[in-house]
Amino acid sequence: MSTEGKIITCQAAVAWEKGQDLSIETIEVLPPRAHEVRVKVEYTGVCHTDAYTLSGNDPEGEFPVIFGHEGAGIVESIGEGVTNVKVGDSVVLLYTPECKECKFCKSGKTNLCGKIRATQGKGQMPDGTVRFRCKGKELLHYMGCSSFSQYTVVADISLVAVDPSAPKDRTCLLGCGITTGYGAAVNTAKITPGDNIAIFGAGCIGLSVIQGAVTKKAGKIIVVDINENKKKMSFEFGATDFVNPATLPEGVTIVDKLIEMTDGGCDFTFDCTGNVQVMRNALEACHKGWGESIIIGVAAAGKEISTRPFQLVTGRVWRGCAFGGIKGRTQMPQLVQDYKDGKIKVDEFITHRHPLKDINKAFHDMHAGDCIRAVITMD
Ligand SMILES: NC(=O)C1=CN([C@@H]2O[C@H](COP(=O)(O)OP(=O)(O)OC[C@H]3O[C@@H](n4cnc5c(N)ncnc54)[C@H](OP(=O)(O)O)[C@@H]3O)[C@@H](O)[C@H]2O)C=CC1
Ligand SMILES: N[C@@H](CCC(=O)N[C@@H](CSC=O)C(=O)NCC(=O)O)C(=O)O
Ligand SMILES: [Zn+2]
Ligand SMILES: [Zn+2]
Repeated sequence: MSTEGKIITCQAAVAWEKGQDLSIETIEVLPPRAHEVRVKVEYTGVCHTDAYTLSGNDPEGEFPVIFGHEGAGIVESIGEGVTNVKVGDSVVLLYTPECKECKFCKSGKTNLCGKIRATQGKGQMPDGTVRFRCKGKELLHYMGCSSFSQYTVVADISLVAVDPSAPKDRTCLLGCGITTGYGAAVNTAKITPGDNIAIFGAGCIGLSVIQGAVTKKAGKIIVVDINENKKKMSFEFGATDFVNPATLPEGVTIVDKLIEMTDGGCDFTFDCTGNVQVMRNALEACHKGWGESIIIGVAAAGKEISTRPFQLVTGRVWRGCAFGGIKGRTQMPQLVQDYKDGKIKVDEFITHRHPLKDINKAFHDMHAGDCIRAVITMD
């Protein structure tokens, strides 16, 4: 029987309060309104940004809310005026939407789309309302996706149809982590052959930067991580060197070490930790005159970056990117094809799997130091 136009009752992981485990609840998902799409979520990844907002460190974090933004599934129904997807399409959710018509989208300078950013940041649909209800309360949306629900409603600019033959338990990870790091290397930094790079933090994001760097035939690909468990995987992804700053001789800083290893500094460095002191080191390890440091990590509310302005006067560049600078609706289908063609690794990132009822284990895995990505099966 068709569910189109009806309220769907399903299971979701609800975050009632900051710092608390998620709670598996029976929720109601309202039908999509104009320019909205209701999606049956089949798989979702769990990203560190979900944990960051759950922790209460996100200035935009509001509760109760349904987290999750690495989702893949099937279109269940569409609202009036939706033309970019149809019922039954296989889709990847996009926390960085692409309307193709706002100032940002038309600038040719950024992947950030301005069309629904204000309501997305408040956990609302573009009309300022929500589509989730539980125990008589309204639940907020998250990053325009809320993939920790078996059904979700998103704006039509917040999803993209992809090849249905691509396994959704893998394509979900292209919805954030893998695309973010890979895009930062190939799209934001635009690494060229022989460039020496350093990647701080070898989680899903850092390992994805390695992938991009290998694709672009970088020279030295140096991973800096305080977790020795990340060494083996870093080399498997193509790193040429691994440095644990905690094991450097007394008096030798990580900046000294990287400058020595690269004959004056790196062409590009990437912060994939969200730690502001690491961000400073990443900038200062760049080559004088041209080295660029890309901030990818998300820092907690109240944290600020600093360095001597002289670092920039002498030619180092500090920049950052969201979702690897990738325009989701335009570029995601090709990334899925690249995965299918074996040009982008995805399977190798999946270290843990859980059913929805055990989603809190994925958050605990994340803090145990041996998890790259946990994938949640939603049914
Ligand atoms: N800009 C964007 O679009 C996006 C940003 N992010 C952000 O990117 C960051 C990384 O995400 P993810 O890869 O999933 O995170 P992970 O926690 O999996 O990876 C971070 C890695 O950095 C290591 N690390 C922690 N502190 C240091 C340090 N001082 N020096 C060197 N290494 C360190 C961690 O070690 P250990 O295992 O011991 O903790 C871990 O191996 C997060 O802040 C996340 O919110 C994520 C997606 C998109
Ligand atoms: N809400 C936070 C900022 C969180 C943040 O920086 N999000 C990234 C994506 S992280 C994905 O896992 C992002 O896309 N930022 C761009 C944006 O427009 O949100 C805060 O207020 O600090
Ligand atoms: Zn993410
Ligand atoms: Zn736009």
